Amino acid sequence: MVTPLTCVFALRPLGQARRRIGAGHTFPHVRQAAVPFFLSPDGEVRVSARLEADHLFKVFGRRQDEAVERLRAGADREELRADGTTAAVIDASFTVDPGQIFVVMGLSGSGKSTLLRMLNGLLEPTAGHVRFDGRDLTALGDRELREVRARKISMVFQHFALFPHRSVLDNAAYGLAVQGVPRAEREKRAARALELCGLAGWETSWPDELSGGMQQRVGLARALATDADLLLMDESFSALDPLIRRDMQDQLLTLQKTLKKTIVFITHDLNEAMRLGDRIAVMRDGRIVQNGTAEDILLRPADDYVASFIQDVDRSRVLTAGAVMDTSVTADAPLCRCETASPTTPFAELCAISARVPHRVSVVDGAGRLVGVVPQQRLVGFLGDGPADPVPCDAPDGKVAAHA
Ligand SMILES: Nc1ncnc2c1ncn2[C@@H]1O[C@H](COP(=O)(O)OP(=O)(O)OP(=O)(O)O)[C@@H](O)[C@H]1O
Repeated sequence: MVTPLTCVFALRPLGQARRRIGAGHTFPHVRQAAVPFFLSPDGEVRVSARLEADHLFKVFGRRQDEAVERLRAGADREELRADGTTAAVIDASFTVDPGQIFVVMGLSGSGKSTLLRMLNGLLEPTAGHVRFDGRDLTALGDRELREVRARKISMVFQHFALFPHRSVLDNAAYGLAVQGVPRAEREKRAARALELCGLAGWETSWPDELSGGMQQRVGLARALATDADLLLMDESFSALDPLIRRDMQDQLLTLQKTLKKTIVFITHDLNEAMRLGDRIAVMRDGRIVQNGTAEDILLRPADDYVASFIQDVDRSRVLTAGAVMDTSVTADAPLCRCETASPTTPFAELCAISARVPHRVSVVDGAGRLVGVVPQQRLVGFLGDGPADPVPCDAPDGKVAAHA
């Protein structure tokens, strides 16, 4: 259980703050910090996650509290369905750090949209809590919740949701109009957001004059114009053609480098999840069955269900040197003066380096220390489905015995 603290700690070294307070102590009289801190159960002061889902359940139908108890005791969706109750989301917990893209991935009906609607308060959880910057959204009244939604949270939908009789500029400025921002300022901010999304010059056009990809850019610009910290994106690129979809993914990643929003992105496409997600939660039948990085999911799938998803993923697009390196070899400096890789070097570039150096590739961190090595055979191994380590051979020098 985490306890939100306040900005007072931001002014002190963390060690000092830790000595001055006990676990569970709060300071209700001090203004809430933009990035709150909390005391972990082991007494450490840590920066809080921007968004936290804490054991969320959403049940539709009859006797919902009883259904939650049964789900907590291990019942699954099918057992409840027999009683006319739908368990849309079951015991979902995760945190999203400031500036992270958190992807929720799952097949149709797995509970993604219901989860997203609980995150912005459109649906009340049957049990559990949603915290945003340490504030419990589930405890807010309607007015406060509307205020948080208008100022702090933006949604980007799959079907653009543009107003056909408003100009592109007015559409992009819509969220600001809801906030009551004066016309001149909202038009300035909307124009800037359109420019960020590559739509400068289209301000006076109508939505139906734009292609699908461009309409989705207007949706994105509308979300960015409000300056909301949290962006919730529900299958935002799913209606686009594959090439345009990829283009939008690139654009989002480029924008994110400078804007550093906190993003929850819903998709049923694992390749999209792997491209965008700093972390990915895989949902099945209402439950999160794995929450990890793209590399975790690819290299260490939690179960056969997740493993079946990753069969068609192009590993070379996801893996980095950090994921494939052998960490049993480390040192204060690279092993020689040959070209090196960093832990974030993409797999394809690592292969190119490996082709250029006459031995295994040294992987070096930002401080110039050797953090691992990648032998060539390991690279080849990671492209397949099985483990990448060599197995013993009864002819270790590799000679082929001639048969008479
Ligand atoms: N208002 C509702 N009343 C009853 N059942 C609902 C309601 N909303 C969703 N459900 C059910 O909850 C489950 C999860 O639905 P949800 O829409 O969250 O899944 P999803 O993963 O977003 O699916 P999709 O990708 O098709 O949108 C489904 O079985 C759905 O039928």
